[in-house]
Amino acid sequence: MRGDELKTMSNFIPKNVRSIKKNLSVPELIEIAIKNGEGVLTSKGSLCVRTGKFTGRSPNDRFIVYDDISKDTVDWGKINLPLPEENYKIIKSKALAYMQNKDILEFSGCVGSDPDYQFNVRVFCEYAFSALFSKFLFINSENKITKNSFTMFVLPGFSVDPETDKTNSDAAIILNLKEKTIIISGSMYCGEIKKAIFTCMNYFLPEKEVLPMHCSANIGKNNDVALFFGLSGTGKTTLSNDPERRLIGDDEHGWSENGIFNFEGGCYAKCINLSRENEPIIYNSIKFGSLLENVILTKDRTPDYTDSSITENTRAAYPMKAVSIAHDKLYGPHPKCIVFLTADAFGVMPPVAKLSPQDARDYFLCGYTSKLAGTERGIIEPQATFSYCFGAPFMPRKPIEYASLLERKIKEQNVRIYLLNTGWIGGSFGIGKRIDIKTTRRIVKHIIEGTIENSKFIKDKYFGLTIPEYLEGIPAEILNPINSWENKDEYAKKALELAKKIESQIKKHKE
Ligand SMILES: Nc1ncnc2c1ncn2[C@@H]1O[C@H](COP(=O)(O)OP(=O)(O)O)[C@@H](O)[C@H]1O
Ligand SMILES: C=C(OP(=O)(O)O)C(=O)O
Repeated sequence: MRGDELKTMSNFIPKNVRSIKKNLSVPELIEIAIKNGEGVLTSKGSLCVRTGKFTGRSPNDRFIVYDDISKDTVDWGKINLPLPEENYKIIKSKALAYMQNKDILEFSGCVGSDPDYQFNVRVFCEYAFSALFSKFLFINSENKITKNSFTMFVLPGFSVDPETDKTNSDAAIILNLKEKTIIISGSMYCGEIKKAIFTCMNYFLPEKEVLPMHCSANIGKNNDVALFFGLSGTGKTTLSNDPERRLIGDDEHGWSENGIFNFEGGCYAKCINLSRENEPIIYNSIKFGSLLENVILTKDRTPDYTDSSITENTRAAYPMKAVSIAHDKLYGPHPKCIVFLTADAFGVMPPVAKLSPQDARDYFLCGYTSKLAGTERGIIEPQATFSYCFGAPFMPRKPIEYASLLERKIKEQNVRIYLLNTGWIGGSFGIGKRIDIKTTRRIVKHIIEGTIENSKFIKDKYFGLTIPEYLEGIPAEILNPINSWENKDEYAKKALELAKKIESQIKKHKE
């Protein structure tokens, strides 16, 4: 490393703190968390914490400090609020001052399992549970500090001042792309930690021709990789945890010329209504030493996953090694099939459709789906949204950049692509019902095994989608959604309205 780079990095080492304890073990971190009153131990030996008023991501409090290049490349929509460098500098000095005389827990590891596209991560935490989360979600291999290092300060107790700091509240999640530094102030929600680093990866990787993806990935016996793209709550974790396949990762991946690779080293699963019967793999992954967030415990400290009294967005964080079906590597070859998960709150989309590479690019650009309750603050019921790349809040570049990379890779690797509706059927939210997981899983099996290709396909009249006429084990009336609506005129009206919106979204991003 060059001397001047080292100098820049050393500016980021917090000074005058009382102590920095680095890379403590899981029991050590849990012991500190309990001693400091951050959480309690469950009957199974997991640490259970409450995160106060921040039980989900806070999109209005996310800021990006741009560098010279990002000024042109970043999509400055509402979701990427620009923060001038002057304000950032003041906030950073206040954050460093806040850490004075505190005992800080450091996690040092990396993100990205492909050594060619790996970044080091150093996380300085005020709370032991944030360090535990970082230990589970990032990769535990310590490398030298290089230019490719992100430094993050997780300081939930530090408040910014909306008036002088030009933030929207006393919480702020600030990503400085130039310094590769992240400051999390005000929020205890662990999801901010992983999604902040994800956003940085999504900024830096496309210039290396690597497509960053908000998707889960699993691999079959024949080394066939399947990817599931989707916004939070649409089924990435649920559907990739398939007992017949091995899990590579459940949320964030890259696609390079070498194949696909997980960014993370663990999972952050939703656990509302989690049961051993319905989701045994996720259920059994939560064991001694895992981290539970906002889960209610019974008197004997057993998790009650049915209780949403704090939030719908209850979570469990655990390392990949806790997952019985984990693949032995965090990477795999180029995918054979890709599934775009959409949770259609209007109930007009077919449960499954086949997409050409061009259709895939277009649907990726429009990202029609729903925000489901909990993950974002303020969302209490499904809300239809257009989230390009099925993860707009985390994709700082212009959407067309990601979409063109995807289209190119799909064509090069001859990948099969499908749109899968894990949302409502037979009517919109409130009238129809969410398609049941068993049916969705059966459709996924047809996709992965390729049996869907034996079906006769028809073009639907409203979206121009290519849908199968028959799939073994799936009730025929749900495959073409109009058949499951009682009021056909109402269906036609709603479907046409949505088709128009989709078209205009695609056009907007192509311009
Ligand atoms: N048909 C369905 N397909 C997938 N998930 C479903 C379906 N119906 C209900 N769900 C529920 O929706 C949630 C999906 O969450 P999850 O898999 O964690 O999403 P993600 O990983 O994309 O954030 C789970 O709680 C799951 O039980
Ligand atoms: C943690 C999040 O999402 P996911 O459910 O996709 O993990 C998030 O969006 O904050």
